[in-house]
Amino acid sequence: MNVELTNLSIGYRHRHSTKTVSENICATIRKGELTCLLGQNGTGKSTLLRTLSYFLPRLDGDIIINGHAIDSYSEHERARLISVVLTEKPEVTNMTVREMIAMGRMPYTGFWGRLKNEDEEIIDKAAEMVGITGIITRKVSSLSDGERQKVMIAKALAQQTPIIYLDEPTAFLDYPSKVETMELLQRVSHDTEKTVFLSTHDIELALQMADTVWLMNANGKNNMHTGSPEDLALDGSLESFFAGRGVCFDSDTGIFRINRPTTQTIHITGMTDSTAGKMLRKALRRYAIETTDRDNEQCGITIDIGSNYFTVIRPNAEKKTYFSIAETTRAIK
Ligand SMILES: Nc1ncnc2c1ncn2[C@@H]1O[C@H](COP(=O)(O)OP(=O)(O)OP(=O)(O)O)[C@@H](O)[C@H]1O
Repeated sequence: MNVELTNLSIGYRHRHSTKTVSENICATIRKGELTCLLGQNGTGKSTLLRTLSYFLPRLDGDIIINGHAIDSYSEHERARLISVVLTEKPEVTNMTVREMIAMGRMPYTGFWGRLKNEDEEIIDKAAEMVGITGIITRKVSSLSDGERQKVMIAKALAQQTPIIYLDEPTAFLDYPSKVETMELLQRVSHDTEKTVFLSTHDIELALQMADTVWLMNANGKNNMHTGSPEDLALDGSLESFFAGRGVCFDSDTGIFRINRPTTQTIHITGMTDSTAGKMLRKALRRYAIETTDRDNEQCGITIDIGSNYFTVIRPNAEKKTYFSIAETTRAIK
């Protein structure tokens, strides 16, 4: 199911004042896609997810689900449409993992409803998909942050809704688990046509896994840029995303890197495009040293890159050959 946001304004209404976090958001979260929402701390990602989940009233505009305004669905209907995984620790922690996942079946069984065999199977399948079968009898209160996060994802899967919203689902996870979780959510969206929308600070992972990326900038008004990661790279949106914050997007490598003013440029020759050449360039950037393969007299130093060596050539000095990047950079920096 597509979710369309039309002139959506989000924020907080207090008794005497209103804090607008973002205005005029116009975008569509598409079914069958993994959409990742990126933005600096405090830009309003959680506020948007809470608004989409109907936990927080919107300030203005509309949220249209499958062609119908979100308000036109009853609470019961919404529970069968949308599942939400938030970052807060669940309050009911005396439960076992299985009982927590079973809560995902509540829209079908009711709070005190008995689980049918079919529900039990769905719960087992959800636990298996997330890889937590081994901890299913443990108390949720005894779990690590990462384990608990996986349980909450399993609960959302057990809810079997066409739309899943997740607020920073990869936050507490180790790197392989982050990748696994993203792969799982991508698979869920692609294989079952679900609409999966999540916020994350794992930008590089999102750029590799997401079908569509939403970049939420800090200025509040018309501050959402959306598109495929590659389109956002091409139109300069990714580059300007961190502008002025010491990080820049390298469109050649497709990764973000720390942006420091270059202190020195070194001439490189030989196997400059080999993996060794790329790794050497990466290491030198750590010391704000850039490289060029054009012969430039101002460079002074040349490094000749071989298959397993690096030869440093300085004017009026003896050539020196090193056999590791660490030795080479130590000799240069
Ligand atoms: N209950 C509230 N009342 C007023 N302002 C709030 C409330 N909750 C959050 N805010 C403010 O709304 C803005 C957006 O907050 P939000 O938590 O949505 O950002 P975020 O992008 O999710 O940040 P982070 O990456 O740090 O999780 C922030 O300025 C925050 O201080």
